[in-house]
Amino acid sequence: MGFANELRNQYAEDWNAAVNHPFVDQLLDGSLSDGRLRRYLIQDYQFCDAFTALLGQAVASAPSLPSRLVFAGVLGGFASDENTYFQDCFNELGVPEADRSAPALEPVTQDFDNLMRSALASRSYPDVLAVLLVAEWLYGDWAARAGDPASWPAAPKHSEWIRLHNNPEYNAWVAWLRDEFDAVEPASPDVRNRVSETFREAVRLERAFFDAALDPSALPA
Ligand SMILES: Cc1ncc(CN)c(N)n1
Repeated sequence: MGFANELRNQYAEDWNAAVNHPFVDQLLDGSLSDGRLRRYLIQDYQFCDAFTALLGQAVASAPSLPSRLVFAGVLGGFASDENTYFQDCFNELGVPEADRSAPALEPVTQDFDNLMRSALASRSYPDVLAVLLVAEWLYGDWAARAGDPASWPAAPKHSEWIRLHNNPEYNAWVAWLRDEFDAVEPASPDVRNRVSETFREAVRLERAFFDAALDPSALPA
């Protein structure tokens, strides 16, 4: 078994709780309220800011041109398709400019931002990959639950978020990330433990991010 699968199995409890989270259930069946979706997307847009910077670090830290080009291609898609989804939803949900560019960050968004910026500052390719891999693979896993596109929710604000994480190109990117992560498995036990800890924290935060989006104390459902 490769390093990626080993770590996913090790942190299966948080992984499976995130993939099967009630937030995902509601997104997949189209019952997610606009209030909850709005709250989630405002925070996730800030996640995407640090995530985009981390992809840039991956371009810089990758060991070869072929790998750099993969990250560069994903960066391009992120800047177009994914950003368009956010802007369309923000327009539909009436999100003001201040909440698009500089909202108050929830604690979990701040923690995720810190994790990504610390991986970025480390310039360590395995650490950068660990965060990218968790974020993309876990999203691919929940989106795979959507099954046949004919059964996806009707509203684009729901179905597009599924499509962005469930399509052949996205699946190939996740598989590539997994192989790349396996290929740079650290030989040194200390580095291996550090990368494993980065992976564990990313999985924990993915689960907490969905928890925060459903936190009943924040919004009427
Ligand atoms: C919190 C989170 N994790 C992962 C993804 C997928 N890029 C995302 N948009 N948001």
